[in-house]
Amino acid sequence: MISVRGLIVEFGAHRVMDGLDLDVRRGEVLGFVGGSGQGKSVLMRTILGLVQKKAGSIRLFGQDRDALPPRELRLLEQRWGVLFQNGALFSGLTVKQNIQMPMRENRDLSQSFMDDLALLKLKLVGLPADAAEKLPSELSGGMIKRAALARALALDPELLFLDEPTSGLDPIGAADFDELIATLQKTLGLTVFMVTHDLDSLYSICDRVAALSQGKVIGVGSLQELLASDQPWLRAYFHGTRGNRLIGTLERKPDG
Ligand SMILES: Nc1ncnc2c1ncn2[C@@H]1O[C@H](COP(=O)(O)OP(=O)(O)OP(=O)(O)O)[C@@H](O)[C@H]1O
Repeated sequence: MISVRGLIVEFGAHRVMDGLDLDVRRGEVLGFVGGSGQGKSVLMRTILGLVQKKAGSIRLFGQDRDALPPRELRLLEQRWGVLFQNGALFSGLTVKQNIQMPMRENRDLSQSFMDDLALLKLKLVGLPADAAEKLPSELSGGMIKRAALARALALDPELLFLDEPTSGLDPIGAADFDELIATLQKTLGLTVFMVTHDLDSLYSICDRVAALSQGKVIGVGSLQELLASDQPWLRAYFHGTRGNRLIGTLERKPDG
């Protein structure tokens, strides 16, 4: 679904991506980890075309995004949905209007059909129908994430980008959100690229994990494989107190 080769991204003299390679396979949930400021969000934004790259190639759905004319690129962009870190809802629009924004921009649908669709998307993410008429400022943090997810699903995407979906949620809210993503991924057959710091999310919903350090992917595989790696950065990242607790949990699982 995504294939990145030799990616270089710089901001002035600061090289953030330094020859990065990464593949995301159809139907998987790929967790993307890395230290703070290493460039996880930059990679996501570069894949989405929001940040310019200096060199390298990015293929999406088998197509080189540099080779696509603008019209085809626009069609391609409708095949993915994005949940930004803080939700990025339009503060002056209701939840319903936020969800309908991508439909309005990319489809020619009647208002009543879009109203039905918005309610369906709300239900899909576990929000009550009366959330439709609320402004983002009237929602809790967890509800904002769900509303933003409903908007990301507005055009029935095949690919979902999530930037730290559980950040700012309490542990129960985070676990519920993980479960929601896992359910949606299975029922809708989604491929998910998820930037996260949340070890619980990596453990509970990711099929594979890729780790970023110094502008490159330094490890990719199942969580168990990364936990067993001798690579110094991976050891430091996963074998802190919280990581060791996670390893304890994995070791207690009969199928390991
Ligand atoms: N528009 C920009 N202009 C200049 N520098 C930028 C820009 N966007 C990001 N950076 C820099 O790129 C680096 C990577 O930032 P990024 O937000 O991708 O990190 P991250 O790994 O997602 O961090 P965190 O886990 O803290 O969210 C940082 O040093 C940041 O300051």
